[in-house]
Amino acid sequence: MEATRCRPLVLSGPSGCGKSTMIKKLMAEFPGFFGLSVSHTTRKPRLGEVNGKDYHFVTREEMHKMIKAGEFVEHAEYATNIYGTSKRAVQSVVDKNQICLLDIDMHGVESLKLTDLNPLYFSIQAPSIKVLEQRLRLRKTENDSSLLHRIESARREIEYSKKPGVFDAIIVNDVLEDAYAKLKELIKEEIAKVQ
Ligand SMILES: Nc1ncnc2c1ncn2[C@@H]1O[C@H](COP(=O)(O)OP(=O)(O)OP(=O)(O)O)[C@@H](O)[C@H]1O
Repeated sequence: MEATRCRPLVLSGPSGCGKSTMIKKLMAEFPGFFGLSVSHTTRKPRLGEVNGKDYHFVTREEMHKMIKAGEFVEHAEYATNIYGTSKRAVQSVVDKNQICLLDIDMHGVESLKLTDLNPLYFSIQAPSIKVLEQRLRLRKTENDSSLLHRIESARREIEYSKKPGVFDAIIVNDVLEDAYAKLKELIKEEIAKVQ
């Protein structure tokens, strides 16, 4: 009999709440258990990048066609290039019997809910907007305008997370080790499926 497939794992929440930090911790503690979907992009490959491994490199025409056909969970344009996470790319991680990790915003969550990928949805949150802002400042990746933009969308993400039934759990990332322990507890059934 075929083993039960692992449900993908969505970590959503404002920029700076700690999604990437949690993802890195999971991948380091459980090598091979988790997988990231390979994104599509219209950007040209950099030296050493492999098509289908680093990205699915496609033309703008192909990308637009896929967007129109509703093939993406989310897509966005950065610096003249379009990037997208396709439903098929998520499914192919599931098919390898890995837990597919998805770091997506509220629009991505809404569109995933229309698929049959059946993920677990967790909202990661900082203890307060003030703390979130401090963390983003300390990370030194933002200028004043991008910081403001992130804080504004953080407020929208926090409001969204209060909508009943959207998330399976809300994890407040105050002390990192505690938040990480809570996350592991919540996904232990999925981890057991890989083992
Ligand atoms: N519990 C914590 N306590 C203190 N600092 C933290 C904690 N969790 C994460 N950080 C730090 O906060 C910053 C933001 O975390 P991270 O980059 O993981 O956020 P993110 O949600 O992935 O953001 P983005 O959506 O912008 O990529 C990082 O510098 C990280 O090291």
